[in-house]
Amino acid sequence: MAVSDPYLHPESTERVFYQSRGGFDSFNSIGKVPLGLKRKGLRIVVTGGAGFVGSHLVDRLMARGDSVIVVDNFFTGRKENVMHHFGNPRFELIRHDVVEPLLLEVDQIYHLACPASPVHYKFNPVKTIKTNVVGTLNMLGLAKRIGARFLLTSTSEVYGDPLQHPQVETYWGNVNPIGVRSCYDEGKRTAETLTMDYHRAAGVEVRIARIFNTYGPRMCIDDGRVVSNFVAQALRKEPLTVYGDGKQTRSFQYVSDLVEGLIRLMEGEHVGPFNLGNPGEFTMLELAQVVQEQLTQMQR
Ligand SMILES: O=c1ccn([C@@H]2O[C@H](COP(=O)(O)OP(=O)(O)O[C@H]3OC[C@@H](O)[C@H](O)[C@H]3O)[C@@H](O)[C@H]2O)c(=O)[nH]1
Repeated sequence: MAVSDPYLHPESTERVFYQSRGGFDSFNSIGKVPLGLKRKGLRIVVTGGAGFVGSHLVDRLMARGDSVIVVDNFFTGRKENVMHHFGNPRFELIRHDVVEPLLLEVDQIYHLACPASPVHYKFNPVKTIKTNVVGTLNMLGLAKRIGARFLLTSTSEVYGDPLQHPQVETYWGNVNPIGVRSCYDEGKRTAETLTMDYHRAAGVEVRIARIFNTYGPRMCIDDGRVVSNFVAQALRKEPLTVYGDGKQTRSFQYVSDLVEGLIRLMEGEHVGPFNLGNPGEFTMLELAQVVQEQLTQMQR
């Protein structure tokens, strides 16, 4: 990915001297402030920002000096994930469900809001597809209205039950439109369609990330995805629940790598879709073995 990335390095300077914004803070006692010496923070909304991935993204954006508005309905997100930013004037938290419209003034929109674990998104499938379709429509409408750049977090599940390995972005997938996962797979596929249509028809600046299985701190213990399930079961000394024959494969990425990928994608020129994951694949049996071995080593 060709990435121009001034924002990942807050200390980097753009040499624009004595540029007046005409505002209250443009002057000091000896004249104009050299604004170009300091990177100007962006205003960013993160939908789903109190969730597992969202809250790590928020941490990175806050750390580089941006002003962040988190929008979350707390279905799977938790206040505890972002409460360390409470009291910071650059941070705001709004309890809001993206299926309802929202008006905000921001420069960038990271749209993460949607339950991502199969256990959670199958809990209320109609709500899941509504979140992906109506929620994405609302946030794209906002991006168009205010001229913000919009990043959609899509999923590796748009490839369905893939007939190609590994899946490249040009592969169109093999998706069942009426299966129990369709609320999520087809919801995200429609969200991608909407994103590209707003880009082509309305000129909205968009980015699409297809996220593969991700793990790390702040995953709920009851998340239901395989890494947290196996770790929780091993800690409780319970048998690991390997589904099927365990020969199905997945790749697993650490959450900080994903967050770095999301920020680079947002700041770069590549519209996407762009796969974000780990190229190394494991079978679930191999994963179960790795988890057991690690736990045994730690307990020695
Ligand atoms: O306890 C378990 C849980 C899961 N599994 C298996 O492990 C594999 C991975 O399942 P997970 O539930 O972790 O999730 P998936 O990889 O299917 O999808 C996940 O990764 C891609 C993301 O975009 C999706 O949002 C996310 O749900 C599946 O084959 C599943 O059957 C087990 O063997 N045991």
